[in-house]
Amino acid sequence: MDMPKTAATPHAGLPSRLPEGHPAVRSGRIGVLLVNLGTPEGTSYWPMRRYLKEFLSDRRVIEVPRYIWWPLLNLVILTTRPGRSGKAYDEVWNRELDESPLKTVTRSQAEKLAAALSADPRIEVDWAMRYGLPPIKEKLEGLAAKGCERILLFPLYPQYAAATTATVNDKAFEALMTMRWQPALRTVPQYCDDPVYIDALARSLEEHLATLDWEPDLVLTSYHGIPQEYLDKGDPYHCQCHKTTRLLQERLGWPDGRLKVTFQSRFGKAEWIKPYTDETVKALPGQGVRKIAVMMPGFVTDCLETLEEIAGENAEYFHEAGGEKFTAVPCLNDSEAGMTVIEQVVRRELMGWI
Ligand SMILES: C=CC1=C(C)c2cc3[nH]c(cc4nc(cc5[nH]c(cc1n2)c(C)c5CCC(=O)O)C(CCC(=O)O)=C4C)c(C)c3C=C
Ligand SMILES: [Fe+2]
Ligand SMILES: [Fe+2]
Repeated sequence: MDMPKTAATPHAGLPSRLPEGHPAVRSGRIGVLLVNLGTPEGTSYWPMRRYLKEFLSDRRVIEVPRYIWWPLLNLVILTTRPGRSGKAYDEVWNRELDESPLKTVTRSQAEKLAAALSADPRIEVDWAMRYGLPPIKEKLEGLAAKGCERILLFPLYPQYAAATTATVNDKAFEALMTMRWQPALRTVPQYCDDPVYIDALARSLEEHLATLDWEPDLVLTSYHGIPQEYLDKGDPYHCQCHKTTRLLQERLGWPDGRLKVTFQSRFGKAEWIKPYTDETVKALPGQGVRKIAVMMPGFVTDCLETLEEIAGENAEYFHEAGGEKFTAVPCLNDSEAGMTVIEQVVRRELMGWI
């Protein structure tokens, strides 16, 4: 490859048409960065504390004024919660790789996406976590160092919430603030009503139900909650969760009332969006609903909140209240259907770039 002999300084004497391979020619390389919530590095006190401290210090997650929150977090929550949450993580921990299931599956999603897009040599895929490791900044710098001038940032949340999607975007743009030569950054929006996503949910539910020798009286679609105050301030998350379930019901062709929206994983004493999953699960047997399935469409990846809280804790609540049959539907994870959703969303958002 012939390199020009001129260019002693970056823009001195460049010919008007640069030869292919010249460093100043656009590489045309494109990075895709999948970002999931995060995860502790271990289940013992200190790794749990480090993780929770980073997570719960995020102003997008906790909007309580700092002069109230700081002492509460540091003097109360971070002394008690690391132990309690560590025990819960212990129940779902991937012992083979010594990491949380969320990390294992997110990595696999990135690897499978890279394989699916490998026909285009311009595309580079990687993954990061909003809290804990690997950090977004390191991965953005890594993609830029590989020559990616354009990066698609994919916060792995089908429904937008300021506490999830926006905080991933904030962190990425914060990393760009330190770069002299920034890549162009495009962010993936919510895809709560994407037909490919709705179809994948419907198929995963139908396939899971087909493995049972019983039929549920009711299917709960349980989404992670947010404080009621955030909805009142205009967060669209609650509405988007309802939209996903409505479209899922239409796609399944089920009668009204066979799917129900609930919200799980409350944190703290304030009111969160209702109805609460745990209270619903405890009340259903008393209302004559003895067989239920729970699916969690808002979680792209199985994690503590789906495996321990729903498949573990809530199954127990249901049986204790007199329920007979309980099943938790696995998240889409890195299944074929799950990967089709991720790939389709990425291809659509890359339009104009590839
Ligand atoms: C899927 C969307 C999620 C929303 C919305 C969300 C809001 C939210 N979460 C907390 C507090 C905690 N969440 C925790 C775990 C956790 N949360 C999500 C997703 C959403 N959170 C996931 C995928 C996970 C699991 C991570 C894993 O490694 O498996 C935790 C940590 C665990 C614990 O100690 O209970 C906390 C704390 C708030 C306050 C909030 C809305 C403001
Ligand atoms: Fe959460
Ligand atoms: Fe939880």
